[in-house]
Amino acid sequence: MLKIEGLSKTFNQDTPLENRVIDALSLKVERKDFITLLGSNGAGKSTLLNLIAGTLEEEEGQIILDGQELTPMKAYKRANLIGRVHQDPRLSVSPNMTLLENLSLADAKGHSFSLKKAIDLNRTSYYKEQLSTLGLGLETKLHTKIGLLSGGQRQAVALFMAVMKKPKLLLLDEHTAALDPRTSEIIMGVTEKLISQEEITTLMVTHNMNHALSYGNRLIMMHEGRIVEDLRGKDKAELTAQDVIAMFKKNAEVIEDRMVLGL
Ligand SMILES: Nc1ncnc2c1ncn2[C@@H]1O[C@H](COP(=O)(O)OP(=O)(O)OP(=O)(O)O)[C@@H](O)[C@H]1O
Repeated sequence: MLKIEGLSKTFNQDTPLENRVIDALSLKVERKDFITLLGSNGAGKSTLLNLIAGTLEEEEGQIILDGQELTPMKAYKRANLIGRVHQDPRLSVSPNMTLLENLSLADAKGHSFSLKKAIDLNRTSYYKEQLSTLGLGLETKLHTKIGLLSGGQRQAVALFMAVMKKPKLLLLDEHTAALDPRTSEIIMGVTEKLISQEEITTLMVTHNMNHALSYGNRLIMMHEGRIVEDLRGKDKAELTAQDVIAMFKKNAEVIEDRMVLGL
């Protein structure tokens, strides 16, 4: 469903700061996969998501979504196929607009519109009904500016907006990292509910070991721009925190060995 082949990205090419962040990476994602993506700081996780979303341009490789080559497609066009939620809610929602205005804009995505025209009163009762299923009281906040909602409510709105148009692919980039532990759990519950309800193929970057282990059907670990572990099904279900720590250690040791050997 998503096929990535030989994807590479180097920042600051041909300068002393040259950094090959994605290194000939290949990945095949199956329909309805819910992949948790782990990796140490700087492993290239966000860069991979940026390349898929088209906010960064690859230097080599192909990204094919449902048979469609994404690489020549601009980010705003890919946004019709790909939903995205960031750690910072300001990147996913407009804080100075009301919840209803934000939802109407997300609903009108891909069409030319005026905001006034986009607010469809018939949709308002649908939004209320859908929002009430999230259990965060958002159905009573339709006329509240998003900036006045709690961090958890904002992320729930961002998620709701990201899946509203049933994207082929959902990219979650540490979307619970800025939330307190309790709210983070609530948002993960909402995430799972929306993903399974809409059957959306998902790639979720996280530093939260529990989330990486308990959610999804597949766990991928990235290191230095490559995929170094890819576990699914039973292998993923049986994975423990100790196993994941051992994977991190193994990769760190490879770097240490290389440094010692000057490779
Ligand atoms: N626009 C950019 N220009 C130059 N370097 C960049 C840019 N974006 C990212 N990098 C560098 O690329 C490397 C990988 O960054 P990336 O954000 O993809 O890592 P990550 O795995 O998401 O890390 P983290 O877990 O810390 O968020 C880092 O060394 C980062 O400094």
